[in-house]
Amino acid sequence: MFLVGLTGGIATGKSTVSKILSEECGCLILDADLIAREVVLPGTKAWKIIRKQFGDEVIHDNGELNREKLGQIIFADASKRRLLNSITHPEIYKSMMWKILKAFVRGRQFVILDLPLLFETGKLVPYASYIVVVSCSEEQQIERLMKRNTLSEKEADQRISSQMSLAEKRRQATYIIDNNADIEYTRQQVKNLHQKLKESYFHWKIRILISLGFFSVFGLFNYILKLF
Ligand SMILES: CC(C)(COP(=O)(O)OP(=O)(O)OC[C@H]1O[C@@H](n2cnc3c(N)ncnc32)[C@H](O)[C@@H]1O)[C@@H](O)C(=O)NCCC(=O)NCCS
Ligand SMILES: Nc1ncnc2c1ncn2[C@@H]1O[C@H](COP(=O)(O)OP(=O)(O)OP(=O)(O)O)[C@@H](O)[C@H]1O
Repeated sequence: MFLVGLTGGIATGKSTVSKILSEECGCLILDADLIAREVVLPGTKAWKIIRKQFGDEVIHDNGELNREKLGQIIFADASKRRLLNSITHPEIYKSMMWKILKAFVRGRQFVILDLPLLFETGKLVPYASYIVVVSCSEEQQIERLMKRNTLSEKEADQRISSQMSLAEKRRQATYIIDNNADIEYTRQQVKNLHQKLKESYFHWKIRILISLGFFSVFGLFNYILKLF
């Protein structure tokens, strides 16, 4: 399958970009943040372990996870973050692999994986044919994060520092989207990206067909040799 990794830093604009790719370009997006919510629904395996390890203070009265509280805990303490990652990540990746398989069975060969921690976990990097990094300046990132999550500057800083630097992510990207300006400027870049993805997908398909052709001819040749 032609897998595209869509990543970036916290609040740099991945969801904004994936919304345009999905609604305006018709791409199939698998959103890791959404999956991360599904795997911790009340009663699930991850929910039970989180409750046991972090206590009832991270569970609301209705049984749902208190995401705000859990966020405060894990972004202030790297060992707690590793603990949460060790509980949730295997479930997230399992679910993502099933969704990729389901998309393949339904005939989709071109899927975009919206994965904030693509580089940090590293698991799917070898399978991504194309990696898109959504980027903005650190000032914009802090400002947008503080506003969206009503955080202090220190809290926003902690969350940004919990991830690989944006500069390093940009270095490993196939394509960078500059999300510093208005949404219209970002939209133009996303449309350009979509065009490039279609071209790369086409070239990828040709390479696959040539490889398949080569191995078929090679197999046939071997078979004929064995006959003599
Ligand atoms: C800590 C939680 C409860 C906070 O929930 P909240 O609704 O406030 O944030 P949300 O889930 O929408 O995440 C927002 C962003 O935070 C960043 N982020 C989330 N988890 C992590 C993490 N473990 N390490 C670094 N950054 C993270 C990502 O950039 C993500 O896009 C939640 O993020 C969580 O369960 N995280 C662990 C699972 C995970 O790693 N998710 C990221 C997708 S793989
Ligand atoms: N070009 C832009 N101009 C102004 N605001 C923007 C722009 N792009 C995104 N935002 C705003 O910045 C915030 C973060 O954007 P978004 O949610 O798309 O980022 P994200 O990378 O998906 O975040 P996270 O990884 O933390 O979930 C949102 O409130 C969004 O509305």
